[in-house]
Amino acid sequence: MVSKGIISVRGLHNQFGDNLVHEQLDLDVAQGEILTVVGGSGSGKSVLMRSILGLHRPSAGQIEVDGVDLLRADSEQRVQLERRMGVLFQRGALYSSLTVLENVLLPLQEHLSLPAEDAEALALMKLRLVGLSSAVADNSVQSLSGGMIKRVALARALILEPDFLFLDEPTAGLDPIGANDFDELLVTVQRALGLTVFLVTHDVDSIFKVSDRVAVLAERKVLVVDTPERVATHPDQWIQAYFQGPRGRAAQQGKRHPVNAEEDA
Ligand SMILES: Nc1ncnc2c1ncn2[C@@H]1O[C@H](COP(=O)(O)OP(=O)(O)OP(=O)(O)O)[C@@H](O)[C@H]1O
Repeated sequence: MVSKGIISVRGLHNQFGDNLVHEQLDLDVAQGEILTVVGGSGSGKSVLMRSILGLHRPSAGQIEVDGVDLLRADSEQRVQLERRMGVLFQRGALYSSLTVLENVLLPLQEHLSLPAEDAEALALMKLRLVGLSSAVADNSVQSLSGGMIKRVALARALILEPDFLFLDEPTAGLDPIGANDFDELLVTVQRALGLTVFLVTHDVDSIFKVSDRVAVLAERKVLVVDTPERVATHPDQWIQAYFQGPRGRAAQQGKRHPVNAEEDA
């Protein structure tokens, strides 16, 4: 049971016209955990992530990130926080006109004024961290496979050495092997860097492979948040269809939650 997390959301309210997306939503993300967020299409996963990132201003509520009240922070505090948050948007969101290296360098150029040589060395280091050789640095993004694009996007999200990593459906569009490789990479990187990870996904395999806890969004709030194994037994109809359907059952058989796997060994 998590008390107040390093990310703490209280009474979040998000409404677009008549569309009430979040109502009195509470959520805590513990330092150093991988929290996955699931829910039906339109349940508000992306809006929640964008609210925490400060990209969407909620209608009401309170969001604290490492003690900073996001909705009342001044611009300097926001910039400081922004630098501590790496983001991997859906489909990687890389610039196709730029090379791999130029894409990874972008946040550095935006936030720091490092000498070009140091910046490049740092970017190459991040590419190696995500399993890409420096040989791809000058390649155009268009020449990359889907899996490589996700890795480049991850390297870019890590370039400012963030404490928090936010990912929106990172395995969407990957084949099962590519998705599995990405999940393994995510866990390795998260452990190596001690990141706090907020991951939005539809991928039930990913949930069992990477999550410390899963939050299910339904009825405009967090219906349940717990380990994947416990959430899978929740009686809610959507949860049962999702976790106990054929894909959910297969994922549970194929799983071994990485942390538990070590502890159980
Ligand atoms: N900028 C916006 N203006 C108006 N409505 C919006 C806006 N952003 C999101 N919404 C609405 O908010 C609801 C939640 O959207 P959101 O993208 O968070 O859902 P989601 O759970 O991420 O869905 P999916 O799984 O399909 O990606 C949807 O009904 C969407 O149409």
